[in-house]
Amino acid sequence: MGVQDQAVLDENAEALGVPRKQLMESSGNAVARVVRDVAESGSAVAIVAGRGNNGGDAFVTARFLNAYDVTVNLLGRAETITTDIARENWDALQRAEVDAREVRDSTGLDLGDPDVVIDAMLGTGVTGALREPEATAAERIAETDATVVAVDVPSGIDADTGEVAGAAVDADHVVTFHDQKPGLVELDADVTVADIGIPDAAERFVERGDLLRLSRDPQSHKGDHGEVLVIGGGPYTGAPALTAQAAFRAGADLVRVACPSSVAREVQSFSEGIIVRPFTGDLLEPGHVDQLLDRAVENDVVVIGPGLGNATGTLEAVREFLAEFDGRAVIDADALQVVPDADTDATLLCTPHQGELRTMGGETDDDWETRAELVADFAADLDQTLLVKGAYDVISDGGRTRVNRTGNPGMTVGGTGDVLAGASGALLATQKPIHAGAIAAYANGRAGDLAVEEFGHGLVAPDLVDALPTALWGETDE
Ligand SMILES: NC(=O)C1=CN([C@@H]2O[C@H](COP(=O)(O)OP(=O)(O)OC[C@H]3O[C@@H](n4cnc5c(N)ncnc54)[C@H](O)[C@@H]3O)[C@@H](O)[C@H]2O)[C@H](O)CC1
Ligand SMILES: [K+]
Repeated sequence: MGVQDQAVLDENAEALGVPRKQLMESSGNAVARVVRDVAESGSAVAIVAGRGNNGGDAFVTARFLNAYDVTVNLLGRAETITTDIARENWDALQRAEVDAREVRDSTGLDLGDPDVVIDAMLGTGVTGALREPEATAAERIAETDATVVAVDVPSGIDADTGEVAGAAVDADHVVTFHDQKPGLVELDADVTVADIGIPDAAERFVERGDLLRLSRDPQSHKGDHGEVLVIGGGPYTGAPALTAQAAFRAGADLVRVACPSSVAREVQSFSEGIIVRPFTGDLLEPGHVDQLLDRAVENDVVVIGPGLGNATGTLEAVREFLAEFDGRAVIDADALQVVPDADTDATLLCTPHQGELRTMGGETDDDWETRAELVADFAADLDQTLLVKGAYDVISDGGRTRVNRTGNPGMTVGGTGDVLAGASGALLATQKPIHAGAIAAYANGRAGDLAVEEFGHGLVAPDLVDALPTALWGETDE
């Protein structure tokens, strides 16, 4: 599990009532257990702690090692500890009069001749080569004959890649938390994966921690939040307009709608920001496919289906489009029935409700856990990602399966599915399909929950569109 996945999980655990400080307590305890395995009681243990939560874990460890001769070396001043929970654990050591000192500069670090060194300088928060005083402290650790136990990851190693930008601590044992980290796999050390009490539900349910993915990797996206092409409309005009507006509100930079010319004016009138690209006639037909493929490559994501209807020619056009398209697409509404026999290289996020799922040949069940298994199997068969809407939405790519619990019965009003398709389209521009589906379902449901507070069961789909930005980026309840 990567660092970003772990951060999502921690925040989800917090949302489920298991605060990080409790996880830190388990982490510190797990490190102490390994120390007891490698050194008998009475041994000298030197803790070298940084100012982040990696250090905080080791402050906890010190409390679990009453039977040992423990000294704690904090690299830096206590006022500069970066998190409240690490500081609270430092303060607890002070009040307990544990031998815990601040090391103002690296020349002042004297580890003596310990039996065990606990490396708690840096964990998943490391960026680049070790700076001072950590770099010198790593050398001091290497000079001892001690058994080195690293907290979470040996300081200086990138937990995601295993890369070492400068020097790193050479650990004998690593105690990492919850799950193995990719950067530890090749390591020549004994790695213990400790269960720190993160509930399975933090992985299963979509919670506010999932929103952390939206701020991921500022460099890699360079503020590019995607261009979305909605292919929809004909028998219906409101649907593609809602989808397009939702894509905007969910962060897309540009939204274009390709629709029959008969409805272009109406679709345009819903929102000035939408760029309408009409094609001739009043329905999507196979003759339009080449033109749509040309348009599609100008965009990061295509959303196909809202308001298209199910005329034979329209479905044939969708089939022909998918046969040639190899980008990313959200498939909704009538277009969904084409997916099971589609011969396509495209990456699809399909957003059926349970009736549409059955039309696709999928099975469903009243019990959400059974439904989650059925959806996972069907996603694996299709080799695509499914977001199956319901009171509990199920999102699966066949490998990972998530369940979303936001939303309320007021959302049975028409158009909320179109909003979800638009949000999914915007998110698919920057996220893997499984994350795009999970976050879209969560945000759409939360937008519905915000709208119901204001309008009760008089809420309408445009209220969800307006609430989407708050649902995605607003303050969440603590
Ligand atoms: N679920 C879990 O796995 C839990 C893990 N926990 C532990 O928390 C750390 C991560 O804590 P964090 O505060 O985010 O980061 P670090 O302690 O690793 O470091 C942050 C600190 O370090 C500075 N810094 C960054 N790069 C360098 C560098 N190259 N040289 C010097 N200093 C650097 C940065 O400025 C920050 O001040 C995780 O590893 C676990 O040990 C928690 O206990 C909760 C559950
Ligand atoms: K460490």
